[in-house]
Amino acid sequence: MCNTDCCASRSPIGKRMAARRLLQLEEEERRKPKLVIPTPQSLFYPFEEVEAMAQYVIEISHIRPKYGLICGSFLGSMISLVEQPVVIPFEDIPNFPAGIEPNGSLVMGNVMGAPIIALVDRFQSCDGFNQATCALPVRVMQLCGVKTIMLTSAAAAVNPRYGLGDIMLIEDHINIVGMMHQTSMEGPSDPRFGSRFFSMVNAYDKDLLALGLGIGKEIGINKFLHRGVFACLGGPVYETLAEERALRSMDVDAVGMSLVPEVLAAHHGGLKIFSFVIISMMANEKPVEEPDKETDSRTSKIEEVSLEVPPLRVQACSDLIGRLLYHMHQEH
Ligand SMILES: O=P(O)(O)O[C@@H]1C[C@H](O)[C@@H](CO)O1
Ligand SMILES: Nc1nc2[nH]cnc2c(=O)[nH]1
Repeated sequence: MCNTDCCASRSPIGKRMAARRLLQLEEEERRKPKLVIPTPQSLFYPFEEVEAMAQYVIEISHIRPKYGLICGSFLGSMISLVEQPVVIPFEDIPNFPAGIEPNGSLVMGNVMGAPIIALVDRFQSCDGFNQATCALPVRVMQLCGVKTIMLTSAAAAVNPRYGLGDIMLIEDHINIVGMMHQTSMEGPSDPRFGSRFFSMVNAYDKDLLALGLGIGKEIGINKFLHRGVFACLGGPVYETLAEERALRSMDVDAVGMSLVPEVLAAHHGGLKIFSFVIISMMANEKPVEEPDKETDSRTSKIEEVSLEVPPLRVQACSDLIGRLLYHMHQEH
């Protein structure tokens, strides 16, 4: 025995009514609240939100930056390169993560005529941020119109020929965090940011790398300026000695806990990338106190090391970035 819906659908009017009923049912289904279980991975920033952030910083500063700069630990003083800075606290930017550490600012201005947007306190996974948040400032830079980004960080040397305060221009990286599928590309793909699948070969711009090496010679820092491979770990723990040996066998020269999520977003967005790290410790430094106090001793070691990054090397980083910006801007 068939039901009324079935019989009714034999006549043309009945068929139309059945089709309408079907549409109604679909619409009701669509309107039902979906069960969403928020996880750290489900947090991402839609294009419109990032666009609103970019529009806000442009409106406030009256600057359309073409260059982006992210200053790593020990390198915050590079921000003083920015002339007539407009400082925009994170908390003023609509929907920007704020009220938590780092409670920093975006700084807009010019460096030798080059319009720039800069950041000192980056979001890092070792401070508990998800990868999309780590990459957010880069996305904002992209939508502000930035075409070239300079990313810097403190790192530990894996290459035994490196010393404290040495500077390593990054020519390639090993994204160890990414290998575990922790990626700043998480969430649905939005082609307005870039395509879903993209190559990371040649992410670090070869011409800018060559320019950086040339400037290094010019300013007399070539003895402690290297080019090498950077590996990104999730942190906040430092490497075991076995992990350090593994990194060395993978031809890693320096290791850190940041920068790569940002590089992914920058390359995804078609930005040219220049990047370097300053060596703030040796990755195979052994704990100096009793083994069960290893974490504490490593922490205090890093504080000791922070005093050992010689101010002249920090100044060299500033000179390098200043001249790089000058050359890049002259050429365009
Ligand atoms: O990106 P920065 O230089 O702030 O990163 C530093 C170095 C390590 O990645 C992390 C912990 O020391 O912060
Ligand atoms: N992974 C890692 N990152 C660092 N950043 C600064 N020092 C270190 C280190 O020893 N290990």
